[in-house]
Amino acid sequence: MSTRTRIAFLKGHGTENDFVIIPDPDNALDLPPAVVAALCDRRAGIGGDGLLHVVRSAAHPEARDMAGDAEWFMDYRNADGSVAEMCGNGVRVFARYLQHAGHVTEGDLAVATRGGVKTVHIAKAGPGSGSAAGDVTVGMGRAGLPEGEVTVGVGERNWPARNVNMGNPHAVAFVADLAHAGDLYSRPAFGPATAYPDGVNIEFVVDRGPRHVAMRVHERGSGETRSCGTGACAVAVAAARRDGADPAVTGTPVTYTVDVPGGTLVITERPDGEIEMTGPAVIVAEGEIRPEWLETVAPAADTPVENVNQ
Ligand SMILES: N[C@@H](CCC[C@H](N)C(=O)O)C(=O)O
Repeated sequence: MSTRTRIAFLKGHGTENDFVIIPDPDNALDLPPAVVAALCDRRAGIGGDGLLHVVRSAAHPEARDMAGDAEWFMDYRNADGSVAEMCGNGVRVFARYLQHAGHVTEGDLAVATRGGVKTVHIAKAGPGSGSAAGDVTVGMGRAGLPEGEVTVGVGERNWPARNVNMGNPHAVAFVADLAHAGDLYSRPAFGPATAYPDGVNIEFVVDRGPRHVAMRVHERGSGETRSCGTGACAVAVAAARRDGADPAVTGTPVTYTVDVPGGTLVITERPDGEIEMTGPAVIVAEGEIRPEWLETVAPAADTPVENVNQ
């Protein structure tokens, strides 16, 4: 019989970028990469593009210095167990979880991430709210646009790409047809090899209309996903520059609608460079992880875990 107790989890998604959510306010759980990967496994685990470990900032060594600005830290992991700096859809779902658990109400809050403190607004839901019920807006910070030529390739095809940093690395390629990106479960080639020493998320983009694009993405550490919030921001900035629009020059905000396979995100870049992303965030289910199953993934002696309360 296992000595472990049960661990609470929830499942949520934002434009079908889906996450296992593990509430752990006191940072009492050990979540090594093998456990994260097992939880995110779609056949043998719960299934998800990533995992949102919900911890009080004061209780996490990577977030303690942000605790004065943001009570909660999004300790984000990719599906393969690797750590990432930021997850745009994840922040919206993280905020929705905090609301669901009664830690916050609709309105403004701050969330600590490895990419810094992000401001979040949970819109009032329901008729007459003036916005789609349940939408969440995140202040994503500014885009970095590193100099230098980058290319991405799938099979025989190669495209020039824009290097955009949204706290995490992106390569954005404009293509004639999203089908040309092929099977994005495996990572497309990129060059030069030195452009992304820590790996990269790669977006393929087509035009849909004025300031309206559609994208597919290969996410570092997760494969093809049905949406990527930081990716949609990178795409909006790359599209704006390609279209000759720079809010810092014109003094006018620029908004792009970005269709992803799992829905639509709206991205606005302001004259000061700050980027806002708006989209849905949904909690789908909640339950408990069976200790007997966890034991098969990571024996208790190696990775002691304790129960948590939401
Ligand atoms: N899906 C996320 C991005 C998650 C992190 C990414 N895979 C990385 O490794 O940088 C989003 O919505 O931004």
